[in-house]
Amino acid sequence: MTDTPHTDAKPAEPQGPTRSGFVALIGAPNAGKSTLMNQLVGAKVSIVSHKVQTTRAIVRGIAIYDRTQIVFIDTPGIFTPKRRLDRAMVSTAWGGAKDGDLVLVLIDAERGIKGEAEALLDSLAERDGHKILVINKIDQVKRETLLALTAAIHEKAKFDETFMISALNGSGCKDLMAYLAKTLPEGPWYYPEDQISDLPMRQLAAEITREKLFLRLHQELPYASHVETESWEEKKDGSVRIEQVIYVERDSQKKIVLGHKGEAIKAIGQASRKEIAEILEQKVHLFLFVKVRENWGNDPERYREMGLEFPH
Ligand SMILES: Nc1nc2c(ncn2[C@@H]2O[C@H](COP(=O)(O)OP(=O)(O)OP(=O)(O)O)[C@@H](O)[C@H]2O)c(=O)[nH]1
Repeated sequence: MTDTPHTDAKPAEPQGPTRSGFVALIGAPNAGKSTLMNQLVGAKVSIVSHKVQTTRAIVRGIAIYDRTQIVFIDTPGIFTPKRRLDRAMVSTAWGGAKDGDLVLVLIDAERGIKGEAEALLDSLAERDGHKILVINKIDQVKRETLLALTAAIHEKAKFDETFMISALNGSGCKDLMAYLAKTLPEGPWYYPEDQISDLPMRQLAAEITREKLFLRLHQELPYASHVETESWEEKKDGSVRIEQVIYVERDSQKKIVLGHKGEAIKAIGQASRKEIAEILEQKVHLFLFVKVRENWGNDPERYREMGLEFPH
């Protein structure tokens, strides 16, 4: 890994009992769940983008603090479901929250609690379990706004603890991490010490390419596109050869992904290759292909691949 944790998370010293458990991150789209997870885990395992609803599958990040292994479940944003895919994301998000030993509810301080965040708080009020309120993006608002917001939230739902943080600059994140570490139950660790994500590398590599695709083409490309890693070959010289397919729904979208004289796909490939190589600490040869697959949004198989339940 090239990134260093900003939270001073340290590998455990062999003393005292170990602790471990799951922490589900839930929040409205764009609340900053991916940014927080990356901040706490200290490595890029989830997609961060200014485009909403980019997190499609549950991604876990694993952090170690003192003697505790904290497994984060990064759930897709909760929002009003419109299409079949949207509905699948919502039920998967609740599923993730159910699995969590702790539920961490992230609220965007700048946006406040109108709309999705309000609906989320209402549905949370009826749910049992240990709930932690985390107000994010405090770098963007004044102290008075923050206090008023906190009071308004507590009127809607009860929380065991409240934190105010900036997932972006790390402020407040260490306190949050320390709290999670001491609150999770005693027990053996779920994963080996050096593992930061249980996402298979193939899927992680596909996520990285998908992020680059969105970053470059967010205005032009509807989010009905999907990346799959088709082959992964370790070479004798220590490099790896990866082939990925970008699936789109229409020919016109294929042209956009390719760009004029293939410029767009070339740039996407270069950016993705660089990042995958940094994570693997290995030379990477990345080959991208674009294919049209009509109506993939209604194909149950695609949902399974993304770790989602197919809604009926
Ligand atoms: N100023 C500021 N921006 C933040 C902070 N945390 C996140 N952001 C920004 O908010 C945007 C959304 O962050 P994400 O982490 O992608 O949000 P998310 O909740 O994972 O979004 P979905 O995947 O759509 O559910 C990005 O542009 C982040 O850089 C923060 O503490 N301060």
